[in-house]
Amino acid sequence: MGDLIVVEGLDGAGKRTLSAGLVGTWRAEGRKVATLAFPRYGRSIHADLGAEALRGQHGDTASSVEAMALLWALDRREAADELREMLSTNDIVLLDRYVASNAAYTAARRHQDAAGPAVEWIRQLEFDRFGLPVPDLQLLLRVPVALAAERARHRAATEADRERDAYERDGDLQCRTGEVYDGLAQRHWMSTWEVAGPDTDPQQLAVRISNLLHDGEGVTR
Ligand SMILES: Nc1ncnc2c1ncn2[C@@H]1O[C@H](COP(=O)(O)OP(=O)(O)O)[C@@H](O)[C@H]1O
Ligand SMILES: Cc1cn([C@H]2C[C@H](O)[C@@H](COP(=O)(O)OP(=O)(O)O)O2)c(=O)[nH]c1=O
Repeated sequence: MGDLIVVEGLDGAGKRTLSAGLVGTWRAEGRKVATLAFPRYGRSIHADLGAEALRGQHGDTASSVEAMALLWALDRREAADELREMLSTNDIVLLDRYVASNAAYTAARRHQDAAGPAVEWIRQLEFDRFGLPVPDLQLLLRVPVALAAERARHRAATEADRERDAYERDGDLQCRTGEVYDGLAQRHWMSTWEVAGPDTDPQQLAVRISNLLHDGEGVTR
C-alpha cells in the first residue's frame, strides 16, 4: 500500500511546480510514483462544470458556496476507485489538491475558520460518506498571498487557457483561504501536515517527507 501525499496551497502558490520536483526526486531514487491533480478537468463532468461556473456559465451556480463544493467533491468521489488502485500499485501517490482544498475554500467563502462547521461538513461528506482515502501526509505550500497572485497573473498571461477565474480574482478570498489553510495545518487536520515555503528545495523536501513517513529505511510508520 503506497503513501497518499497531498500538496495544498493557494492558486499560483507553485503546487504544480513543486509536485513535479518531488516526483522527479522520488523517481530518481527508484520509487514508483503516480500523480493526480484535482479538479480532473477533461475527465470529470463535475470538474468541468465547476470550472465553467467559475468563468460565469451555468447561471448562479458559482454564487452558491455549497453547490461549488459539491461539484468538486463529486469529481473526487468518481476518482475514489482509481485512487485506491493507484495506492495498491505504487509506493507514493502524489495529489495536487484534494479534500483540504474544498475545506479551505468553502470555509473561507463562508468566513469561517478551520474549526468551523464548513470544514466539518466537508470531512463528513468526502471522507465519511464518499469514503475517500485519508491522506498519510498533507503538505501546505505556504507563500505570501501577493506572490501567489502575481504568479497566477503571470501564468494567465503566458499559458493558453489559464485565464484567472472568479476565485483567483478575489484577493480577499485568497487571504481568508490562506488563513484557513494555516489553521488546518496547525490542527493537523486528517493527517500530519508539513509546511513548505516559496524557496523550499524540492529535493530536500522529498527526503524530509520520506523520513517522516518511513524513518528513512522503508519501514512503515
Ligand atoms: N519556485 C518558483 N519560483 C518561481 N516561479 C515559480 C515557482 N513555482 C512556480 N512558479 C511559477 O508560478 C506560476 C504558478 O505555478 P504553479 O506551479 O502552476 O502553481 P499552482 O499549481 O499552485 O497554481 C507558474 O507560472 C510557475 O512557473
Ligand atoms: C479541488 C478543489 C479546488 N477548489 C478551488 C481552488 C481553485 O480556486 C479552483 C479551481 O482549482 P485549480 O486547481 O486552481 O484549477 P485551475 O487549474 O483552473 O487554476 O477551485 C475548491 O474550492 N475545492 C476543491 O476541492
